[in-house]
Amino acid sequence: MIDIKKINYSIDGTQILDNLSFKFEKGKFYGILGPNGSGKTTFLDVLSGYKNAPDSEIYIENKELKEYSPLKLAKKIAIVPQKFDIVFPFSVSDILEMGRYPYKKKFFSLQKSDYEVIDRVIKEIGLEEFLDKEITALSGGEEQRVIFGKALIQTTPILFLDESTSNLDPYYSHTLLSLVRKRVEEEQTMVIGVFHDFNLATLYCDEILLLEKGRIVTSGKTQEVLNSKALEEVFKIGWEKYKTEKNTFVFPKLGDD
Ligand SMILES: Nc1ncnc2c1ncn2[C@@H]1O[C@H](COP(=O)(O)OP(=O)(O)OP(=O)(O)O)[C@@H](O)[C@H]1O
Repeated sequence: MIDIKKINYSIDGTQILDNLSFKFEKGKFYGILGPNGSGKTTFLDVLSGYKNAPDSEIYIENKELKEYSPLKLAKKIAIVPQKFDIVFPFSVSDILEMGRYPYKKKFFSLQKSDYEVIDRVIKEIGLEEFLDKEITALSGGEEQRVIFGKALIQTTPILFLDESTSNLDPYYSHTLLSLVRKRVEEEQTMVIGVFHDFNLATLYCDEILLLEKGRIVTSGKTQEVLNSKALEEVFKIGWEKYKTEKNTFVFPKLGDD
C-alpha cells in the first residue's frame, strides 16, 4: 500500500534519511522507534508529502507520491503531528470540520453525511464538552485529542501518528490507540506511529521499524524487534524484560539494579 523504493533526504548537505526502502501493507499497525534525532518525524513528513525529497521513489496505492495533488493526498493520508502550531483561536468545532474539507465541494457547505462522521468521532473520543471552546484555551492533552479527532474525521485509509499520545493520560492514550487498532482490523486501514513509549508499541503494533541516523537498522514483528540485540545497541542501554501471557514488555535497565 505504501511502497518505498528509496528515500534520500538531506538538509544543508547533512544526510537525514539515508537510502531507506520499505513496503507497508494495509491492515497493519506499524511502530517507528529510534533515538532523538534519528529521523522519525522527517520520515513521516516525507511520506505525507509535507517535505519534498527529490531523490525518492514512493508509491501510495500504486501511484507515485509526486503525482498526488494535495487534495487527493488528504483523502489518503491523515496525520496527527508531534507539534501543532495553532495560533489563531479557532473553535474546536471549526477544527473538527476541517477534517472534512478534502471532501467538500467548492462553494458548498458540509453535507449531512460529513456531520454524521464528525458526530461519531466526537462521541468516540469524548469531545462534547469542548466544542464551543477555542482551541488555544485547551490543555495540551485536550488539544491533542482534538487534533487526533480531526485526523479520524478525515477517514483516510492511512493514518500517521507522530508521538500522538505524548500529552494524553493513560485512559485517553488507550482509548485512542484502541480505536485506531479496531479500524486497522475491521476496515483494513494502515497506521504508522512514532513511539517513545515501547509499552504502547508492544500493545498496539504488529511490526516495528527501528531507526538510527536516518537508516532502518532492523524491522520485523514487534516482539522480535523489542527482544533484539539491536534495541540495546541503538539506544545504548540494557533492557529489563517483563513477561505476561501475551507479551514481553521492556524497561530501561539503569545503574546496578
Ligand atoms: N529544519 C531543519 N534544519 C536542520 N536540521 C533539521 C531540521 N529538521 C530536522 N533536522 C534534523 O534532522 C534530524 C532528524 O530530525 P527528526 O525530527 O526527524 O528526528 P526524530 O527521530 O523525529 O527525533 P525526536 O525523537 O527527537 O522527535 C535531527 O538531527 C534534526 O536536528
